Amino acid sequence: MKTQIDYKFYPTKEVTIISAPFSAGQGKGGVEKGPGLLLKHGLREDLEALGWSVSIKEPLKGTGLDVPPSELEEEFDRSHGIAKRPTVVAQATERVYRAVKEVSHQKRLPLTIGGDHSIGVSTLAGFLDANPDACVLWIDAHADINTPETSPSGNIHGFPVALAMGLSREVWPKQFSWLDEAKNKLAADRIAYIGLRDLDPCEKKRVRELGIAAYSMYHVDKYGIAKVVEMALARINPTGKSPVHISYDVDALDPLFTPATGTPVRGGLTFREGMYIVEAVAETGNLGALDIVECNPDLASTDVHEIDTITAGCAIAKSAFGETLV
Ligand SMILES: NC(=[NH2+])NCCC[C@H](N)C(=O)O
Ligand SMILES: [Mn+2]
Ligand SMILES: [Mn+2]
Repeated sequence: MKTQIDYKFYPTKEVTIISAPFSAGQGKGGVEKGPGLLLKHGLREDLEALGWSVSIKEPLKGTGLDVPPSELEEEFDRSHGIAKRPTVVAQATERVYRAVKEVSHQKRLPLTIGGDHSIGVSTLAGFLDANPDACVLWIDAHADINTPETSPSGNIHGFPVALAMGLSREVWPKQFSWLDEAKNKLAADRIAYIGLRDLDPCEKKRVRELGIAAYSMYHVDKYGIAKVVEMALARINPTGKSPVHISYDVDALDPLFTPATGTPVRGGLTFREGMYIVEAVAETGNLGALDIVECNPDLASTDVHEIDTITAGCAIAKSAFGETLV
């Protein structure tokens, strides 16, 4: 058994935490407090204790974009279907994209902490810019592959995978034209989902038609989490040589473990299943990038719920950065 993880892409163990306190990709205030709380609960010190040198970037600082959605411009794009607050979401995601891109080119591991999952478009496009062969594990109850004409809610945190893949470009709100500059689109055979259990009908169709590797909770029950991770990595990283970007929505875990999140869905991953996924990727040495999103303390009904959710976020990071192997 291995006792030390060899991070192939980061031999000097340098990470930059990209703080993305942003919430207008959905309608519930509070998720913008996620980064501050993760840091308050010792995220940085946890990584340092694991031998990583840590720096922090705050691409939204001073922009006024780091406030609850109710304080941002209320705007609807109804040119094709619906997209809510496209101007501010496009501004924030572009800034986070530039930060992730810069960090990725510096060969430091980008750890992006949200904030809602709309910033997934930033992390995918930014990491792919420096790593064209990257592959993605999207850990989530949701597929986040809507576009305005398929979205039931208009919330852009349900769009990031579709945007990064360049799907239905003609229906995007015009504010997202910054994304045309991102040269590497995410290919359908380079992403796998784990933890799915709440897809909109059009999303199901899209995932099926594109042939995306999708492991729902049914597959986790049927095969066990270890086999699911193995199958997912075999699909997206057959040579085992590409960096793996994990985009982790904390609602993938069962609401018993991460109750303070905007779109909880029962029947999710256990705490250990959730940690196992990132541990297994870490053990391969292929961890490339990590996002931890959708912690919303304002939706906690007790202090314990808030602490459980935030410390679960910290635990995902620790597991990914090498804590578990003794
Ligand atoms: N990142 C998330 N929590 N996304 C939830 C999306 C829910 C739903 N599919 C929608 O598009 O509105
Ligand atoms: Mn989700
Ligand atoms: Mn999500």
